[in-house]
Amino acid sequence: MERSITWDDGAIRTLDQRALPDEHRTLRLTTIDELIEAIATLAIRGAPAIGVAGALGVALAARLHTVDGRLDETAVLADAKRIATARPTAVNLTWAVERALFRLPQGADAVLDEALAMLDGDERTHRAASRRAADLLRQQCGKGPLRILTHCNTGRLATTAWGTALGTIRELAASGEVQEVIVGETRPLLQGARLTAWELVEDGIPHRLCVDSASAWAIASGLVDCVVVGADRITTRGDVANKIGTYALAVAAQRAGIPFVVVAPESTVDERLLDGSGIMIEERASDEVTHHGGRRMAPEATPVFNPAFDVTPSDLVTAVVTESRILVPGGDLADRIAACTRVVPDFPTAGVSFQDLGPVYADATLVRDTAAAMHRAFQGRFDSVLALEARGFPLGAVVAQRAGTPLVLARKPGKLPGTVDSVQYGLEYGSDRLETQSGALTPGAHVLVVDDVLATGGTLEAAARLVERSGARVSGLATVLELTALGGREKLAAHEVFAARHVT
Ligand SMILES: CSC[C@@H](O)[C@@H](O)C(=O)COP(=O)(O)O
Repeated sequence: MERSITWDDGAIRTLDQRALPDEHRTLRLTTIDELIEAIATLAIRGAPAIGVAGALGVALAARLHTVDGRLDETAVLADAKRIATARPTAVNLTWAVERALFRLPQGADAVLDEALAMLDGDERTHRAASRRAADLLRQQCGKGPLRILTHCNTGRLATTAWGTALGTIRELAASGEVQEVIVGETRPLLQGARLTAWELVEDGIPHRLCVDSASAWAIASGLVDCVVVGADRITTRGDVANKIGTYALAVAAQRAGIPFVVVAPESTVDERLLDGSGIMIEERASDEVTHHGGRRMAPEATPVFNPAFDVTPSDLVTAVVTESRILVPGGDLADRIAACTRVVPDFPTAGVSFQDLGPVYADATLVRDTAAAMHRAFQGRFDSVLALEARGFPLGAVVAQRAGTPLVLARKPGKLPGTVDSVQYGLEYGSDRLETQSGALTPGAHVLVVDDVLATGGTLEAAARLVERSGARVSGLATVLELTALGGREKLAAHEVFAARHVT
């Protein structure tokens, strides 16, 4: 598919989205100021597209600031900061700029390679998300052809190629499963009317355009089977920032009992935010509202409220679909862990059913979500993480990274150099020890202990003693799995215990 953004021998070449549908104007951006102007005025727009453009912008800056083979990193960083803040709401822009900057120490060519890799991967990413979303819609809405309502522009213009919500519509249309697309015009800049309608015409997909205020009525009147939109930023619990008007569509969809599905790349998920209250909503100039076709429509003295985006809370979102997962807000983490746990009979000894968490650790998203749940359960109440050997290590590291706290490793005997603090604990046959390096746990610290499984509670109880022996306090004990029949929780009654899944 033809790309809306390319790298053209030292310049960023892009379709000027401000001129469509009347005029196919191409811009060749050769300076950072030109790029920032293009992003700020929506010549380049749509979260994934501004991300790719931002990365190419860092490559351009690196090139411009390389003289006689010497790269001026400070100047590139200053340009990168300006690019990243050209629009505040879509997290893809900062994500892409940071990803490109990561290669800066290797020189301008390395930064360009990274940006081009993002550009190359863009279509593949959106096609993968679209396939998943199309399957989900078939499952949710029954056999098509479907009547789909969408908002703003989420197509090849907004993503460099293919699209997210519009990519999903393309995917369904390719197999004759779209009866009609209803497109909200998307005031004030008319991305729906000018851009989505243009892409739908280009692809020959049946559609009708309506004013934004007719969308909810179309849903209420039974003209719509599902609402599918893109996103500019998605929080870890599934709150969704998208073009202003999206929230109202979600309310209408819930009232009508139809699915409200968000399609976006993983780069739109902001790992740092749990809920949408922390998302900065861009407010745009008042003349976008007061003027129409260059003519003033409102009195001079009338002030304006012109947010470019809104936030739809996760409880109105049926699913967020990315290239690698379907996030069902409020969906049960325990069920996902259960689906990834292999039960191995008679291991390690006859009569024991071993809960093998290997596939849980193999699923990066599940590790992240489990760590997030552990973090949430004790948020603001710990300042250190103690991870227990061996399967507590990877999870503890993710929890510590999320919370921004130090990580201390509790090891089996004989692994740590220097003096150690050590506790002994009983096993079914014999005993074992847990050790930390002396001083690794600071007296007075509030420690969250992380391990994989709570069975009899012996290991966690020992870990808690290790914490207390070093003068620190136990904030809580967190595990992936709790085998409730083994009564470990009773042994740990003095502590708060969190387990992401319980097995009886
Ligand atoms: C795949 S594009 C997703 C979003 O960026 C899109 O829905 C949107 O809200 C774009 O807003 P815009 O102001 O046109 O950049």
